[in-house]
Amino acid sequence: MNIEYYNDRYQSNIYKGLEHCFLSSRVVEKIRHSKILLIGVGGVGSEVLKNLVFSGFVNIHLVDLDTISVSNLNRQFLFRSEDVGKYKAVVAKDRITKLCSWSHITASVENIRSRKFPLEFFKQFAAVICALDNHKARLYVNEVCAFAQVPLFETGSTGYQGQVIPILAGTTECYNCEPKPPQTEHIPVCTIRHRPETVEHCVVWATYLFEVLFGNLEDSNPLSDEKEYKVSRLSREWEPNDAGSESVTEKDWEDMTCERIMNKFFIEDLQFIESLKEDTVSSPSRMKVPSQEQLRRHLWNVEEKHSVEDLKLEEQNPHQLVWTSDKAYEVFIFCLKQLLRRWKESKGALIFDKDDTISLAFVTAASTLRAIAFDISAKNSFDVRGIAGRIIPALSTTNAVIGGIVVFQLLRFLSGTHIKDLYNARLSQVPRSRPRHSDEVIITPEVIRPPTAECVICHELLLVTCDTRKVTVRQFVEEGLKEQTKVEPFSVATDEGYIIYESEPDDEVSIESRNTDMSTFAQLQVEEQPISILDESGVHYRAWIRHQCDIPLLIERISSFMDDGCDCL
Ligand SMILES: Nc1ncnc2c1ncn2[C@@H]1O[C@H](COP(=O)(O)OP(=O)(O)OP(=O)(O)O)[C@@H](O)[C@H]1O
Ligand SMILES: [Zn+2]
Repeated sequence: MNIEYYNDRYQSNIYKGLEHCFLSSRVVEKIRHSKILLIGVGGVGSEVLKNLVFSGFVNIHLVDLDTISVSNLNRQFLFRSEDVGKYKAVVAKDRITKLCSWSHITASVENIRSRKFPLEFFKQFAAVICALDNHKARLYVNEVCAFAQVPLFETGSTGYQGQVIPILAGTTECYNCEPKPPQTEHIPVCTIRHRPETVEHCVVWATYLFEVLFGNLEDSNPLSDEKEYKVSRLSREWEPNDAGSESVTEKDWEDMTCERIMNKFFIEDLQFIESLKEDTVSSPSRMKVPSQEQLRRHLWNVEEKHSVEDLKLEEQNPHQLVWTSDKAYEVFIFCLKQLLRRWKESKGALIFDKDDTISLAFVTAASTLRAIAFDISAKNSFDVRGIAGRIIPALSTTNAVIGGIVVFQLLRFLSGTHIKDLYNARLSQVPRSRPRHSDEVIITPEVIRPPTAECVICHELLLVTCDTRKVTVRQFVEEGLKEQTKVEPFSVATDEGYIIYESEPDDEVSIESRNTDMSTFAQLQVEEQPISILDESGVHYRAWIRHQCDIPLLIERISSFMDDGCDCL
């Protein structure tokens, strides 16, 4: 049986399966012909893509700007080690197309906020699924979907928590309706093993190093293939052998172990990452790999410290100094030896406790050395303690559940369920007070709330269509806003924070305003993007500037739309 034949059979079986699930042939056709935009092909996005294709969706457009890193491999199942450094969207497309030749997948390696995606681009989709990892891009997608009047399924996961939120701005609550907690609350595990970009990545790496050496290894630890460096294994060389004679002295074993661990994690691993430079498309950061001699000097030249007081660590406070490389080596070596002894005494796994001085100093020193190697500004132990308290691992189970729920919700939507009758799905861990069974997460369906009155996106949007090469900001204000919408603007600003119009310019910005309000939108590079308008009475509006050649300026008000449910096909 050739692969084409098998694929055709498989695809028709999917549609038969859908009909068995009581979907009418009209809905099945709708699924077959709907175009879906999937933004983000990471942990959640990979799951969503697979579910879309195996649920009968054929036309899928992927947008992701990033490349695959080693730390993605444990849960982003579409990617393999030979894909490291390649673009996620491209590899995901190739792999799925190979598996399901009937699918028509388009891959864009772009920032979703790029001008390459005008409003018309979004309008072609029956739905948008957002599987992003940051607030800024999510807010943008929420807004552009509101302007394009396309239903959005917003997804996310952090550890055991996750969410799927169906959104139709103006009809349901949107992503902008509720103020979000600052993004720094939790740090997802990413880019840990391969190439850290922030000091948070270095701190997470250092806590994993602690776990790999002294703890109970979990599969989610990106360093889990370094088992041979576990102290429980290394200690066998020191323990008396069967014949009853000791192979090495305790002190020799400690020194040897320290050297071996430092060689591995501060030289060999860094050399390996450095050797990958040519393969990676993202610009490599400048790396500083210590030499063997430097490490040896640190190992043998440090004065033997007997207690943690000898290290003269400062009291925990926000103004502590960041350790120099010499100090970090000194603390690292001392703490490593202390932890080796602790492990030997307890003969069991150690658990990282950010409130334990030695453990925290170990993680601070390791993260400082990692940060220095990657040319990242390190943090003092006060800050490291704060960061270590916020680490939450990414769990593939959560991603899989979220990926399942969102496609299920999409199928319900396309089969005629009004978006208001879908639900917000929230995933959370079973509270400790409840007996634990095999299911560790609970899914709570929540009623979809109406938009909040204060939300600028749900309130009213202004869709501005004009020839952006000809229309000046002043014309937009006088002939568009004032004449067509009766909005009396006090100021108009871009999302980059530039004021391009002021009704009563004060001295400082008057020159800027005078220049900009006589400029065309094209000259100001304000095209296919939202701008902010504040009117005289303090009401805020969002407007989208859309270019069309040689047409008169037109402003449409968009408010609560598609109230009659989706029957877009
Ligand atoms: N503005 C953007 N435009 C396009 N893609 C984006 C944008 N911002 C983030 N992404 C993509 O969204 C995806 C989010 O996936 P995910 O949360 O799994 O992140 P990750 O970095 O792959 O893994 P981790 O869970 O380790 O953070 C990433 O692949 C990222 O490249
Ligand atoms: Zn809203």
